[in-house]
Amino acid sequence: MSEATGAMPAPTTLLLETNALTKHFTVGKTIRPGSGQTLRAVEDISITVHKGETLGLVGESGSGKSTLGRCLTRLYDVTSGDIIYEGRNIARLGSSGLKPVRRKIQMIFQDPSASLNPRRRVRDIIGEVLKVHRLRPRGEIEGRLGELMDLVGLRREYLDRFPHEFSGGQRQRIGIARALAVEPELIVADEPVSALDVSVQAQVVNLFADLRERLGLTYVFIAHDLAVVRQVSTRVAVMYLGSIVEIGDTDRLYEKPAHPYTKALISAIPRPIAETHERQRIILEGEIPSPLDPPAGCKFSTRCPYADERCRTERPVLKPLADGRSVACHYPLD
Ligand SMILES: Nc1ncnc2c1ncn2[C@@H]1O[C@H](COP(=O)(O)OP(=O)(O)OP(=O)(O)O)[C@@H](O)[C@H]1O
Repeated sequence: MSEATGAMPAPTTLLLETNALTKHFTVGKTIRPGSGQTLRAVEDISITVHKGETLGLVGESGSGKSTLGRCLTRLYDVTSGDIIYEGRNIARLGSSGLKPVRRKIQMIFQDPSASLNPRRRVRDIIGEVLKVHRLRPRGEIEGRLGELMDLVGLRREYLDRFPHEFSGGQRQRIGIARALAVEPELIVADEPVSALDVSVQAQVVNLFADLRERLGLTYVFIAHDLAVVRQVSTRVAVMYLGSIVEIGDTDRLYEKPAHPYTKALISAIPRPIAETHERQRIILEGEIPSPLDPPAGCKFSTRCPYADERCRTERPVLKPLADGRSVACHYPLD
């Protein structure tokens, strides 16, 4: 059992749910109306996120993880479908309706530097958030800034430093402190440790786990590194070409993947030599097809070693297995 998930009871209170969530981009020639092509970045996604859990989102580059994350936080407008947050559909809210939601759902990015103004001290970067949202009376702002630095494991005197005076890991901690400043309930973290050295990655992953327990946070944690996702997630959703192909309890999914794509991803995780002999590997051949022209049946059928005629013509939907996982495959693995 993973270190980060071991002590947590199974979360059961629904926080967020999507129904047939879809996001298309129009690309190509858009000057003439109707001349662009439809890129199906996220298609027909129905998932649940429960209070206190970390839902890991994995998949190869281009599978739609970031687009899904940006739809959940409503940084993107959605093409169709629903996002139910605490019982309310936020999928089509305009900017004024979204204001309170934006505070409750925060996003953390791979590169915090892009959003940290290099000419401002940390005190001003985070203090501005507190002032804009009027979260604390003026007299309490200094104390709150100190609390936030304590929470993310940075010394209070660093409040007077500029972003360039920090290491990559410290900058990510500042990004986390700024997200925490608005007291969010849900954090969508998009590749938050991918740009960091491995040793620093472990520290920031532990910080995420620690904050979840201390503040009762819920995460959607996007990463391409399956080992990191296993360490941090209570459940995992596997994406392929804009669709969820498998979702379920982390340990079960890693130990007994039901979708051939999940199995291929897991069998590619580097392991000690002694273990690799015991594992039956699926080597993925070929590139992910274009989301401009996805395969007609199962989207994975062009790369799946088990695909037959049915897979090439009939798209499988996510169906629950007896052990609580769901898989979109006509022939789930035993
Ligand atoms: N703003 C956009 N306009 C047009 N196409 C986009 C846009 N953003 C993403 N896409 C396309 O949508 C698909 C999904 O991209 P997305 O970035 O969500 O995948 P990802 O799994 O997060 O990949 P990565 O790990 O490389 O970020 C890709 O084909 C991508 O080229």
